[in-house]
Amino acid sequence: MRYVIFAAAAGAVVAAAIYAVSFSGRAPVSAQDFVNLQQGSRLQAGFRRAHAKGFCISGEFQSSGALAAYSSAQVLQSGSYPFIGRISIAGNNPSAPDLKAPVRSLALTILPDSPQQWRTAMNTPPVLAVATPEKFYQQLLAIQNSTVPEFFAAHPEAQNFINWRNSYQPSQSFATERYHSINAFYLINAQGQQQAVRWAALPLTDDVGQITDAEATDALQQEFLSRLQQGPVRFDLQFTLATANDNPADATIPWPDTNPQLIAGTIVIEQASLQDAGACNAINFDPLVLPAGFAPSDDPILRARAAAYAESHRRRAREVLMQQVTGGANE
Ligand code: HEM
Repeated sequence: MRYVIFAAAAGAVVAAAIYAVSFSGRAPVSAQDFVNLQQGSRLQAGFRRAHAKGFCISGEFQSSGALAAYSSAQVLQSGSYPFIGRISIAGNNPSAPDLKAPVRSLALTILPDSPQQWRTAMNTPPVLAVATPEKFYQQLLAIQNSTVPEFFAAHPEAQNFINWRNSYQPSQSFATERYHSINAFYLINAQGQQQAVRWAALPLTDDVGQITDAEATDALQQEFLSRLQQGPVRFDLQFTLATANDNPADATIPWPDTNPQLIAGTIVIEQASLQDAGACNAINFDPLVLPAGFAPSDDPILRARAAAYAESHRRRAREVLMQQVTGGANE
């Protein structure tokens, strides 16, 4: 497995050290706690501890400039910007069957070679079941212990997530899903004004796709790769603006459809490659790697994510390095 340790990872490790001790709430949970739980008892050396199965994509983000008045970020000024991305499914198993995954994901780093780069990792649900890292940890425990109904019964704030889950119909293609930032962020313009936002990638194709072998572990990956041979796959990147009624720190509550919505541009996916040979594998899609013109909201889940991703990245980078140095002899 080829691997490059990105300089940005060092910053993320610092973030892990800072945020692991600063979670708010009753029982603090560290990045190590999260990653220990997520990796489970069967270690998959060299792989992400969550969203272990995926593949790399690349292409360009064609920015409309519609958000330029809200943010000084280069990616939101009109123009075309390259990206490296990753499409994945949730879970810690790098060979899990695509069609059984409860969550599908799209991660991007736009302008990857620039200090103006923007990283985002988006999932299919539009909201979370719970609003704090501690409760998220308890939810992961409930999933592992098969006690999710009891967990949801004790957490009425999960109702919006449950409603989404009950109405969600998984599609036949990664190209026809909607992927959400879930957590909110701020855009900041040249005058220093802030606007809370969420965003979502919305599919631009009517072609629902066809799974040729539903038993295949890689059914969705195969569908996407053959679709890409016919031409690029496109998504609109839609930003929803918060109003005074919305709480950017609480990812359990959907924002009304009546909020202003602007299309920031189009994500044009042009190429894909297997992850162990692809440029995305070494990237930690930390949601707090933000360019000037973006800032995190006060949502505590965001800090927990940054810390946990850094810990997962640290572990997998070390494992890959050890495999290279020792040929796996010390693993
Ligand atoms: C406290 C809550 C969360 C924790 C602890 C967590 C943990 C993790 C970890 C450890 C990884 C692997 C990182 C790596 O090794 O590169 C990961 C990947 C990922 N997470 Fe989360 N996550 C959380 C919430 C979320 C949310 C809310 C979203 C969606 C908005 C999300 C989307 C993703 C995606 C898309 C990836 C894969 C990125 C890639 O392709 O590399 N996660 N998560």
